[in-house]
Amino acid sequence: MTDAEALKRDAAAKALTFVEDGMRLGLGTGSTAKHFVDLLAERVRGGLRVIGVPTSEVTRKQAESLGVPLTTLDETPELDLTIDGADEIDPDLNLIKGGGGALLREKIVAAASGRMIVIADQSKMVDALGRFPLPIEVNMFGLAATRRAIETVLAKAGCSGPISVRTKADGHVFVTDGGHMILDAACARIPDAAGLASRLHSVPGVVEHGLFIGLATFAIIASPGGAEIVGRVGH
Ligand SMILES: O=C(CO)[C@H](O)[C@H](O)COP(=O)(O)O
Repeated sequence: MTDAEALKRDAAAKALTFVEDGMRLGLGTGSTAKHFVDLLAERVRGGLRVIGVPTSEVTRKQAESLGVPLTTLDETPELDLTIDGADEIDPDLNLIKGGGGALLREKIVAAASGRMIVIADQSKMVDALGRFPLPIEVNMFGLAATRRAIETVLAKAGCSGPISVRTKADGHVFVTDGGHMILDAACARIPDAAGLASRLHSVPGVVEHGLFIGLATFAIIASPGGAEIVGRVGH
């Protein structure tokens, strides 16, 4: 395992200490969340009773193959705890998510959870969000018009870098689990993440965006010195 993967696994292992018997869990998506599901499955094999809602088809397949019992938000609309990764984490624990394209389900699941623990290595901590291109999930209908409206909103919010349609390694357009496309907006720095989050929601055609404002309860950040709990600055 590379050093980076070992750090992700350290964060995932610490998050597992917050999981209690009987919990209803949101299971995140991405390479860090994958470690968590692996470790959770070991505990399940050892007798831990939990039930999980996966945030993507990838996570669903992983959890299913490892024998982690799964449910849906339709059957279980309230969850105790979601554990998920992030692409960027600011000092107020606002996040950019969606690098893996699962932001819509990730946000629905996090919002249905009493608590959300973000797990990451130290490279994800930033002073201000925006260096990681902001994923914006859009309906395929009217793409050009939606894109222009998003450009206007971004420019008014002081973030007017280029926007690109996400593609896969084979060059084909990336399609989300919900059947939508993703626009990645290179913002460089987002001066007011909460303001931009609500303005983006006002654009018809925007299904969801990767700004997670006020959803994280705390973060577990792994560095070579160990995995530490990070709360909101001032809390
Ligand atoms: O938001 C996500 C997927 O949509 C991931 O949590 C995010 O991209 C972090 O992934 P990784 O743990 O692989 O760095």
